[in-house]
Amino acid sequence: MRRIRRAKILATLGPASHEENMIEELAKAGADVFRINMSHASHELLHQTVARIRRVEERLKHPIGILADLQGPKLRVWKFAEGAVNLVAGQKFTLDSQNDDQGNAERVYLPHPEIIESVSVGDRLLLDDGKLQLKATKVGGGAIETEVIYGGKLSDKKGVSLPDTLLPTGALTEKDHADLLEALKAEVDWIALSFVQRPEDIIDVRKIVQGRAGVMAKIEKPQAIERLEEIVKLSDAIMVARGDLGVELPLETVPGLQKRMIRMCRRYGKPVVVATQMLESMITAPVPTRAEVSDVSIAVFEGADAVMLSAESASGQYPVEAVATMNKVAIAVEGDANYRNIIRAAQTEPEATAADAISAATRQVAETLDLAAILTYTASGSTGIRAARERPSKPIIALSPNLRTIRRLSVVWGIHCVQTEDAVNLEDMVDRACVIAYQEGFARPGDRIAITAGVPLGTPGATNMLRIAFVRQDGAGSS
Ligand SMILES: Nc1ncnc2c1ncn2[C@@H]1O[C@H](COP(=O)(O)OP(=O)(O)O)[C@@H](O)[C@H]1O
Ligand SMILES: C=C(OP(=O)(O)O)C(=O)O
Ligand SMILES: [K+]
Ligand SMILES: [Mg+2]
Repeated sequence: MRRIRRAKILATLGPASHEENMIEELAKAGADVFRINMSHASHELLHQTVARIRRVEERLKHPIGILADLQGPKLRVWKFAEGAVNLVAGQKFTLDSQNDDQGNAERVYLPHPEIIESVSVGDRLLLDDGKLQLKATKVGGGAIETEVIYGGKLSDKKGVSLPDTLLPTGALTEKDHADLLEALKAEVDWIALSFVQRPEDIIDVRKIVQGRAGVMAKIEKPQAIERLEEIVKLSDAIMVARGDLGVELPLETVPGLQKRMIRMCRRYGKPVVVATQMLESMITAPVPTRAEVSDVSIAVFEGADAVMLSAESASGQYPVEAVATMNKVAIAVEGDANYRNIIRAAQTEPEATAADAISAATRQVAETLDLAAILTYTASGSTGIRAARERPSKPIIALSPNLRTIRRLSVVWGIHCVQTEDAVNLEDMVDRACVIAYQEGFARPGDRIAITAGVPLGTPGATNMLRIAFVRQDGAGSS
């Protein structure tokens, strides 16, 4: 399966999509990575979903990334007897940490007794990414009584943000720790860490993960923005988590922050995902609004590695249509006459390492000589990411013997991954690259390709070679 799109698509799985046939439909429609939201998925569902995705991957013969998104210290209401209630402006509503009965239109269980005493009368409570707003009118006895300022539908386990309240929270909750170990056991490719506040949060998680998955920092707190550069450097990838970010900070600052994060990530060669409400209206409609199409387009024009669907694919009525829409929009932007200029203008100087310099040179050689593709041998994935950082107009094929590397790279802009054994010598390396470019439909006989590698092969991050090769009649190569 070959995609022409360069920006990647992440789709969250949930009740609307976690059956195997739907996972397959979503992958065929364009989903490159699936997100399992640990705020909602049990350990049993996690393992079941991972197994389903792996079977789909096997059938489609195309690597698929899996991201387990840890809940983090996010407050959520518990469940309602009817699954949801409708709150009306002016009514009273109580959040109660002592009574775990299912909720109704007067009250709901809030399973966070430790935070109740931090709330003061007058503090705002924002529910479901700020769609509903309550004001605390009385605090005590393990409960917060509120008045509804902006009402609406409130369903099971929706998030509660307290922008006026200073909360005593750590980075990894007990639940996160257990979920993290389980996700590593399930061999997911990426772990997303919610509500990162400090660089230490990433360091702590890395100690547990020990390279078994990539660590993606979700930027959704003002404290993380303050130390953004350190966090970017320590993480394997970043998510612009606009849902909570837009609750924690004034909404109108989010677009500027998105731009800043994308630029910084590109500079440091870290994949960056733009998330939340990208096609929100498609939860209930088969077509998006013009504003949503524009939002997805902006992220693609900005050079984001990936765009993400949340409720649209997890619990909406049109998951496949939502993925297909993102696919179409990204392809249209990438074909736009202005796209290359815009992407090129945001290019930053490569760092002063041989690997970065060779990646930059490879893009230039490939474009100047109109080569068919850039092939990079990559062990850890870092050479693949470097090639992508250059945002070349020519296809990038990453070759790795390591299935984990291949799956992890599915989140990275423009990378088509193929598993292959390490070449035994230079000639074999050239041949192998040409055969793969030919077989995967990227090059025809007579075409030329660029090959980069770290010689001797198998040394991570040591790219030191650029080669140009001819694809022969039989698909093999000659240099
Ligand atoms: N594994 C799951 N089980 C049940 N519901 C889920 C699951 N994953 C997602 N959902 C539903 O899809 C909605 C949107 O997904 P997502 O954006 O991941 O969650 P949230 O906005 O709650 O963080 C959730 O609010 C929830 O209703
Ligand atoms: C992606 C986000 O996190 P979650 O959906 O887990 O709240 C977000 O807040 O934008
Ligand atoms: K989450
Ligand atoms: Mg969030």
